[in-house]
Amino acid sequence: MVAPPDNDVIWARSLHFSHNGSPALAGVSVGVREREILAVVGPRGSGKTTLLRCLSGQVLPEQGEVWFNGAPVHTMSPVVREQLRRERFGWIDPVPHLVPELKAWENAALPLMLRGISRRISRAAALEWLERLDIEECAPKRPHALLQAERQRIAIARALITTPTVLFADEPTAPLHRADRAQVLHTLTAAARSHGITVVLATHDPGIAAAADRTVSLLDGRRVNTVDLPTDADAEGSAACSLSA
Ligand SMILES: Nc1ncnc2c1ncn2[C@@H]1O[C@H](COP(=O)(O)OP(=O)(O)OP(=O)(O)O)[C@@H](O)[C@H]1O
Repeated sequence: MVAPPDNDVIWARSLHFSHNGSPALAGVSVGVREREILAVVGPRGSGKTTLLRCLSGQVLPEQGEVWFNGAPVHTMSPVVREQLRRERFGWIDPVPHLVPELKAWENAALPLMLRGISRRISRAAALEWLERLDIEECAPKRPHALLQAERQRIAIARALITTPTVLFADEPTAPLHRADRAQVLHTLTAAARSHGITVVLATHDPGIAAAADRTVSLLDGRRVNTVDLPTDADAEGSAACSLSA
C-alpha cells in the first residue's frame, strides 16, 4: 500500500465498484485537500453518489484504496467505519430523511444528543443552525408540517451541527426551488469555510459546482477532463459530455 500525500484529508486510488455486476466506478482516483470544497460533477448515473459512498466508508470498493487522514478506510472493520462516519463525517442526501416523531429542532440536534450532550445545549446549537439557514420558525414543527425545502434545510443543519471533519453532500440543494438554492448553498459553504470543514459535493448543476474551490468530473464511472453539464434551462438529463481522459 502506498501512503497518501500528507495534505489530502481524503485520498482514494483506483476505485472500482459495481452494482449487481454493472460498473459504477471503474478506476477512479481522487484526493481531497484539507478545508477545500471539492465538487464532483457529472451527468446522472456517472457514479457521483457511488464515489461519495466509497469515500465516506459507507461501502467498500471492490478494488482500490480509500484513506482518511492517513488511515486506511478500506481495511477498517464495519464497526470502526461506522464510528468514523459518526464522529468525523457528515452526510447530506438529495432527499431529507428526518425522524417524523421529532420536532425540527430535535432532528437537527439529534447527532449531539446521541453523543450525550444535554438537551439544553443541543437545542441551543440546533436553533443557531436553524436561524443561519433561515428556518428558525420551523423549530417546534414536526417534519409532516414542513415543506420539502424546509425539511432539507433541517437535514443540512443536522449534518453541520457536529462540525464534521468532512461533509459529504450529495446534490444537497436538489429539493429546493431555484431561488432558495443559492442562499442555502452560500450558507453551507460559508459555514464550512468558517468552521474549517472539508466538503465533497456531488452535483450535476454547473451553478452549484461554481461554488467549489475545485472540480473533478465523472463520466460513466471514470474521471474525465471535462463534462458539459446542462443548465437548469436545458432539458433534464441531456448532458453532452466530452473528452474522456
Ligand atoms: N442500488 C443500485 N442498484 C443498481 N444500480 C445502481 C444502484 N445505484 C446506482 N446504480 C447504477 O450505478 C451507476 C452510477 O450511479 P450513481 O448513483 O453513483 O451515479 P450518480 O452520478 O450519482 O447519478 P445521479 O445523479 O442520478 O444520482 C448508474 O448506472 C446507476 O444506474
